[in-house]
Amino acid sequence: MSEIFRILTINPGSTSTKIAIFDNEKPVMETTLRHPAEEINKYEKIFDQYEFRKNVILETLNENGINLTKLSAVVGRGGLLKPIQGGTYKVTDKMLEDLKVGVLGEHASNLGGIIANEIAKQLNIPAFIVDPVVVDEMDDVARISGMPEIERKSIFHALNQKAVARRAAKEMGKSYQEVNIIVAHLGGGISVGAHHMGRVIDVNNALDGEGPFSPERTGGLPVGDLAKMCFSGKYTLDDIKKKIKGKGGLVAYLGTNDGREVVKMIEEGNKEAELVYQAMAYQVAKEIGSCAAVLKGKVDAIVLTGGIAYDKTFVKWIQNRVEFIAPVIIYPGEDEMIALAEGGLRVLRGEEEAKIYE
Ligand SMILES: Nc1ncnc2c1ncn2[C@@H]1O[C@H](COP(=O)(O)OP(=O)(O)OP(=O)(O)O)[C@@H](O)[C@H]1O
Ligand SMILES: CCCC(=O)O
Repeated sequence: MSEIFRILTINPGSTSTKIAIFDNEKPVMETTLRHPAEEINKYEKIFDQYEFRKNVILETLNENGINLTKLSAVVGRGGLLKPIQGGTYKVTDKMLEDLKVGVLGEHASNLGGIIANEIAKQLNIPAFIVDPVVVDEMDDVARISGMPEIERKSIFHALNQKAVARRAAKEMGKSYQEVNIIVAHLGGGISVGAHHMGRVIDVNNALDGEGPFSPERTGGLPVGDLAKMCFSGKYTLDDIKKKIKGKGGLVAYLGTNDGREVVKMIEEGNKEAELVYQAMAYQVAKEIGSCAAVLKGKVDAIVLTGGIAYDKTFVKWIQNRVEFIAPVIIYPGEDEMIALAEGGLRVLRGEEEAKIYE
């Protein structure tokens, strides 16, 4: 019988931390720990939440009768590190330093590797991160922005995008390295990636004003008007950054970041809500079209995933515009917890060597 590895996976998000225990690929426990805004807002920086989140995780594992000494590894969602190739990375001192200072910015997932390391260290077992948001496999041609001072960056839902692309390839009877797939992750942020034979060769920076607008982000904007706003004297840099990320998109137009609320508004006859929600689907479809051009029209499938993919109407609006390109596959929600476990397992089983962050 093959060896059973028990893995703890940790996925910190802006308002929650998801944790799960897997025996090989089999989930044994999975839970979402919600963090009320009053608790989270007490902390100035993401790293300041470290003790609080770690303690909640340990208490929950204890309450669920999980014996930590039986763990083989701890795998966390990795954060805003310097750009790296996709894969499983060993948590090292260099990585911890960059996660702590937020070398590329503040993101809840910066805590994934830090907490995984702390728990693993006590147990003398390895800690890993898998496909962090900074996975960068872009072709050089995609890096050119049009302004030499600004280079395009690859920041996206790499963990879920790669997991669902692998799943779609498998369902087509092929390996991820054999297919071209466009993935649109429709969450609080939206990223649309062109996956070319196992590499994401172009994708919108979902954190910083590229691509479609999303429930709480603006996506790409007309830059001339934005520049005028920045210098109007009415806003600080911080105000503008919040307008782009956090207070943009659906929040700015409709006062909510909850797709289900928007659906309710539309059902109640709110025409503005309908127009804005349709515009979000329209922009996603347009971005998918761009990715089809990146892939020279050779597209095996288009995958729609993330929380908003639960909304059949929204999905239909996109599908109507893009199904001429390739078959559309819908995987609502995300595969992040199993993707973390699988990343750890590939290394523990010796199928892949853990990469080292430089
Ligand atoms: N049935 C539904 N209909 C419409 N919207 C939905 C539905 N279910 C979830 N959503 C929306 O999906 C969004 C959240 O998606 P998801 O959980 O993938 O995002 P997240 O994890 O918070 O952020 P991100 O994916 O950017 O990391 C929210 O706007 C939520 O309201
Ligand atoms: C862009 C990566 C994940 C997020 O939406 O915060």
